[in-house]
Amino acid sequence: MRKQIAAANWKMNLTYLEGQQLLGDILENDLGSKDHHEVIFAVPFPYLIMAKEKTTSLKNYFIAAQNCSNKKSGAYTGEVSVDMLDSINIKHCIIGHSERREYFNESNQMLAEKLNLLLEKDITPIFCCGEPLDIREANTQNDFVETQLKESLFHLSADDLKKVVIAYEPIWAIGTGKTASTEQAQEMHAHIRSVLANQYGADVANEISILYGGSVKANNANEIFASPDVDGGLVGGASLVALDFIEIIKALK
Ligand SMILES: O=C(CO)COP(=O)(O)O
Repeated sequence: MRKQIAAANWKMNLTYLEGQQLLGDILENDLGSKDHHEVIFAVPFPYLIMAKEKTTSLKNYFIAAQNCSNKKSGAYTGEVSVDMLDSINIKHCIIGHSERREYFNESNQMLAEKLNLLLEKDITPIFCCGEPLDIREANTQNDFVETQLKESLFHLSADDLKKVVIAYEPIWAIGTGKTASTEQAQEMHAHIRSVLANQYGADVANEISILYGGSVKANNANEIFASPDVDGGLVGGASLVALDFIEIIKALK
């Protein structure tokens, strides 16, 4: 079975102490014990080492960065490089979140560069894609997402592509309380898989975990995750509440 993943994206929330408390409350329950399950916490940069220390002895729990630089090193004030993440043993990194694409002008090409740097260090990229509302309303979301995938991922070898986790996050569903319907999510996840299959073959495409993100909550995770091509979720708001995120972890197939 493909890896089923519950990933928390804390974004720019919580103080250090609040983050420590939240992690402690969730980890007390040690829910990620099934072999094909992974629980990932994408925490702010200053909390990475603390979070890593809290999870090192636990199976199937991982800590992710929320971003990395597309530059290797040098005079880029305020940036955090892949080599830095590697040097503190971080094994996952979100890239291409729609908030970064929108507010920090991240292009598909820039994300291709980040992917290359991450894969060189054997860090799993969690690659986000997804369409804005006007594209959904024009019913051109399939082409839009296909272009994001092609321009950022298709230079990779099949072996490298297999190391990538994809997160489909329709922008109109992020932080809005409005989720894609299970049909809309399944349809897009199947489309993403078919785009990958056309390029790399069905065997490769079938190995790739595709997460859904956008208003995943404790009370809808079961239904969303039940779809055959949905392999878990990338969760914002509900990942900041221990009991809610615990329910979301429990909803993994
Ligand atoms: O952007 C998201 C996760 O990366 C989704 O955020 P919400 O779960 O708050 O809608």
